[in-house]
Amino acid sequence: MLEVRNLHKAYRGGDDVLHGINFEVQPGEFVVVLGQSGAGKSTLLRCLNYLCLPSGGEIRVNGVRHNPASKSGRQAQRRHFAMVFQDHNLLGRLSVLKNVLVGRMSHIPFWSCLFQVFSRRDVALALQAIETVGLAEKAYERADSLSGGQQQRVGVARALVQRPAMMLADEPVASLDPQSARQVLNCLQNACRREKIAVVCNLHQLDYAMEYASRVIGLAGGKVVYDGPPESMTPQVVEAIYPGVAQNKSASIPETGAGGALCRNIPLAGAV
Ligand SMILES: Nc1ncnc2c1ncn2[C@@H]1O[C@H](COP(=O)(O)OP(=O)(O)OP(=O)(O)O)[C@@H](O)[C@H]1O
Repeated sequence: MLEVRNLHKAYRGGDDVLHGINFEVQPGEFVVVLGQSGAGKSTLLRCLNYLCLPSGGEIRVNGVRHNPASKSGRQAQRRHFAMVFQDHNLLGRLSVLKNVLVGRMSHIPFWSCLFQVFSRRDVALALQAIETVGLAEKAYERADSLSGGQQQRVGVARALVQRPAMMLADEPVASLDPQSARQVLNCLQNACRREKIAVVCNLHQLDYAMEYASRVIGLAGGKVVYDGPPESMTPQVVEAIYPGVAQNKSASIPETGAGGALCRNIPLAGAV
């Protein structure tokens, strides 16, 4: 469904921060992108929906390449994707329901958004999405009265009502406690399993990747150094994704990460 071929990205004439990335994503896959800070994870995600314009290569969705250089091409590309941000980007003084309805904006006329007039169908879709993320009883409360984890689940509901083929989540649980983080990741996993939405999710937590990903893409220095199932990650793979971690325990894998377990339990195999 999504094909990324020889993707390059350089910012404002600088050096490439993505060096010829290749991968495909199929419906219902939960792909976690791992990598150290600066590896290029956010840039990769933002290139997929043309929030960042690729410097080279091509991205096809269902076999179609939309032209990133044209406004209509970028709009067409973005219709396939919904984004979940680290900081949720909710309108705090509006209700949960209205925040989720914002996700319908690309499907309804401008005046409808301006005057906050939504069809019964859109409201029903939004309420359904709110229920899906377990927040039915909060639908009419102000978004800023919710906890961080609940707000992030509203962000997932807002993405769901867009009826996307793919969801892009950029460190969606970075600021959440483990219980809230799992609730958010469960919502994303349910979207994959029940609705066959493909999720591409940047994470810093190796243990969450092991728990939730159907596939891991490891980035280092803007290159793919691993692409495969989480259970096939070896100590060498972890070392390739997080250079220096094997020698230096204070490197950027979180303390709760699965690196230790990997080093103990998993047989050796090569990284790509
Ligand atoms: N708007 C920008 N202009 C110039 N350089 C940028 C810009 N955004 C990112 N970069 C550079 O691109 C490289 C990759 O950054 P990116 O944010 O994609 O990495 P990341 O893996 O997502 O990091 P983190 O985990 O810290 O968010 C870094 O060297 C960064 O400084």
